[in-house]
Amino acid sequence: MEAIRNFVPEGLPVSVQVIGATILLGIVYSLFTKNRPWPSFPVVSVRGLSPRKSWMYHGHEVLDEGSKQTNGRPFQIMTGTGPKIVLPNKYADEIRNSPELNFPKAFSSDFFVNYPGFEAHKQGLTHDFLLRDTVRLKLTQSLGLVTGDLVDETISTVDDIFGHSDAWTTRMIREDLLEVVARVSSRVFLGEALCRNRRWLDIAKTFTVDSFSLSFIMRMAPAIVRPFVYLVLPHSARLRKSVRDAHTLIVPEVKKRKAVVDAARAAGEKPPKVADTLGWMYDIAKGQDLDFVSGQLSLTMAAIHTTTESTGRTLLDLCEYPEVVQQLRDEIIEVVGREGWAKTTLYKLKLLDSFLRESQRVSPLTAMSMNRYVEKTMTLSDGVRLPKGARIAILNDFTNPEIYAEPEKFDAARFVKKRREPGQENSWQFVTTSPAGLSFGHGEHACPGRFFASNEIKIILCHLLMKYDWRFAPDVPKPEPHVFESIISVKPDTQIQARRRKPEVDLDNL
Ligand code: HEM
Repeated sequence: MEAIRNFVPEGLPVSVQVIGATILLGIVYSLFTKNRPWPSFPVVSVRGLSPRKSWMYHGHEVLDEGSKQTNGRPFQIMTGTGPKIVLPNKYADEIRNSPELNFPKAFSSDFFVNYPGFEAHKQGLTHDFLLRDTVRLKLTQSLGLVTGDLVDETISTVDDIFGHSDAWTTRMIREDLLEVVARVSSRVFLGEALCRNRRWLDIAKTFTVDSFSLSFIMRMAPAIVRPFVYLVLPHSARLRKSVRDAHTLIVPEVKKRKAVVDAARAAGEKPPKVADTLGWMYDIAKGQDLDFVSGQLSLTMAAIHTTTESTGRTLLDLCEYPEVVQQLRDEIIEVVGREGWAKTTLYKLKLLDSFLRESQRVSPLTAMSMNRYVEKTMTLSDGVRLPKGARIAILNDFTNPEIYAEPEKFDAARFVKKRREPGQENSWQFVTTSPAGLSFGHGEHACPGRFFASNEIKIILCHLLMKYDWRFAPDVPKPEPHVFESIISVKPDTQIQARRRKPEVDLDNL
């Protein structure tokens, strides 16, 4: 004790001594508890920075450097929550259905699932079947049933947000699309009343961002001071309020549905068919008393920002490659004009489908996919040993010239042409996953919501393309994406311009 006292400058107030000691303890604690890299996989860094800073600020460079240094062998990155083993794309098929690999646990250390506000993340970990099965077994099987609702909500939302002015107006496109996607998705998730409820829409838009930001800041703090950080950050209060308000809004809807189902069962009748995820979740739960509010918040996290990003990217590509716009409109005029919103209409919009896939290929949301947690040590076919407790991810292969001719070129019709090759009709659709196309992951945990997302994005884009002209705002620099780790997203302040036009097909009255 005396020895410690010798280090403390004389006259230092006790409060400063306490704060200093807490920080010091925190640093020592975090040094001892910090996840160390795994032996036998090289750790990659760039620009003389620490591996962790390299990954945070120059993620793509780290992945390029890692691939170059190891020449097709796995390597390691240091993320804010510890090491991750990066596997080259050639392993995608081999690991896609491995029982040793767990999907939700790959993210559990990124979030603080035992703190209030993170209930939806916790539920994803403990009852991941609820969301997956609701989407896979109910939503995807009912796409025909929900098309009418998607179209109806798109018509009114697009009108409300983008309006009728035939003069060029500047739009904050990310915020606008977030509102469109939140409302259109919520129509199918929660029904007509809640999808227009202002408070629900705000929760749907902010919950994901708040939980990611809060987790990120908490991760930066040494473990011992995290509870204080959690308490003082405004994000945590917002997150808890969102969960409380979501309960207030959603629980009465759940009760209404339960009452209808129970009454039908009591009368010995079949419960009426439902057409929203709240009703489907209740079916999937099969009587278990699950937290449906957390289920909806999880669904919102999985669906809204991912769909907004993809739609935003395609609008920016329409501004970047205006020659594609008329070709897409011609296809919509021909297919939707002739068939309306029939069951097969969206499938027949093949150029639009190819354009969406090309947009994802050229500007992928992330450079890696198939994040998994190794539950049990496993050895790959070439002898690479993945240790129990490791997190892994697979590199994308979007610029491989052996798969993609002139990979640096944006070719909207690339996948229309690929689908014309013998036996390839179904291999290159927007929703098809393969090692060459990992935007929706691959294998057992590939995104089950991709079929819904594809339909939703196509319907929204049909309306945006036919009813508006689009261009980059002439007086501001071309928008640059936001890059963090290996994630690329549309910046919140991205501006483009829209002008109402007269559509050749009246999409509102088909
Ligand atoms: C363009 C929009 C979307 C993109 C880019 C996307 C992407 C992804 C990716 C990359 C994964 C991980 C797959 C893997 O690691 O193998 C995933 C999983 C998931 N996605 Fe999506 N997603 C989108 C939209 C949606 C929508 C609209 C829903 C719900 C309606 C949804 C529900 C899910 C669920 C439940 C999982 C977890 C699957 C599991 O637990 O096995 N996603 N998504």
